[in-house]
Amino acid sequence: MDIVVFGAGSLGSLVGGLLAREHDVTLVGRNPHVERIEGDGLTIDGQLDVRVTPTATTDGTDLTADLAVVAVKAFDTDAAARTLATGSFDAALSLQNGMGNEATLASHIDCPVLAGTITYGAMLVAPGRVECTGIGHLVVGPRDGGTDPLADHTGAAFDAAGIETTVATDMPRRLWRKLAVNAAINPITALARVENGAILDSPAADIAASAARETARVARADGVELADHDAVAALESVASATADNRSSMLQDVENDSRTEVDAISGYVVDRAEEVDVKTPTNRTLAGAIRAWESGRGLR
Ligand SMILES: NC(=O)C1=CN([C@@H]2O[C@H](COP(=O)(O)OP(=O)(O)OC[C@H]3O[C@@H](n4cnc5c(N)ncnc54)[C@H](O)[C@@H]3O)[C@@H](O)[C@H]2O)C=CC1
Ligand SMILES: CC(C)(CO)C(=O)C(=O)O
Repeated sequence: MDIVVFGAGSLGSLVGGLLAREHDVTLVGRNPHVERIEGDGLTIDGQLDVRVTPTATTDGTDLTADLAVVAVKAFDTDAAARTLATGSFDAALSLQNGMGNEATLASHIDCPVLAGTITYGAMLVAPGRVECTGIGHLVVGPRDGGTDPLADHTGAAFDAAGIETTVATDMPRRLWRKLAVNAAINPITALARVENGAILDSPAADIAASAARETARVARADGVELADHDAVAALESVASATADNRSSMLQDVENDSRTEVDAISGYVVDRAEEVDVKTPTNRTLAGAIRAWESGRGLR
């Protein structure tokens, strides 16, 4: 299968590198990472040990492939979609966190857009080298739920490359449940500067549970069956399983980088307003992160 991975940063380089063991992969990223891959190939280390030589480019225009995998940060999705729209693909797949990415992609690209949630951990440690910080699982399916042969074919392609993959018919529920987890963990760990596990038995536990419950209420108003207790159970399960992880939002704050707050807490607040649900906890967390970003000139 010909695959373009658009956004060859941490996650895109890990997934693209693993896919390159089995498929013809083109990574779209930025220099010096792209230059090093073109010169010396891509190394994956940490919990995996892989060396591959995928094609890499900084120019994502006019590309043609069976599948476009999108792995840019949520705030770059619109620009990425506009670039991908100059090319031709049988399907696109978002591996991103946050909500709204698939709709943004579908508004620009005229091929089916699949949704994905992935629990691998990746960190770009040097040009040409990405560390796998955790081996996880990929779930892929039609973004509105149901079945689609494209999802089956995509899942088989990832499985063939050694990426354990489940093809699901309930992606809307999975995306909302992942959003509840991110809305609960990411902003609190970023503001408190703590690992994921620290919020379980801390004064922030109630705040995290409240953010998760608010997200579940918005999901139900959006027509997705996600009970409050399911969202809280998912939060507790992930925070426990990734207790020693520094969330992506904490890493962004520590790196003085823009966060994905608009696609996480901000999305909950904005969607809640459309369906007349109150989300004081998510509103407060979104405001605090945005205040930090503004103070750093990041928005
Ligand atoms: N890093 C991880 O372990 C995981 C990340 N995710 C999600 O995956 C997404 C990506 O996250 P990361 O890989 O950590 O971010 P990242 O910032 O390391 O990678 C994104 C890359 O896309 C590149 N990019 C953006 N626009 C581009 C363009 N127009 N042309 C070429 N390159 C472009 C950026 O330069 C950057 O290198 C986020 O939504 C994140 O929440 C999800 C699970 C795990
Ligand atoms: C699930 C969690 C919180 C794991 O760290 C994550 O997806 C992130 O850090 O963005």
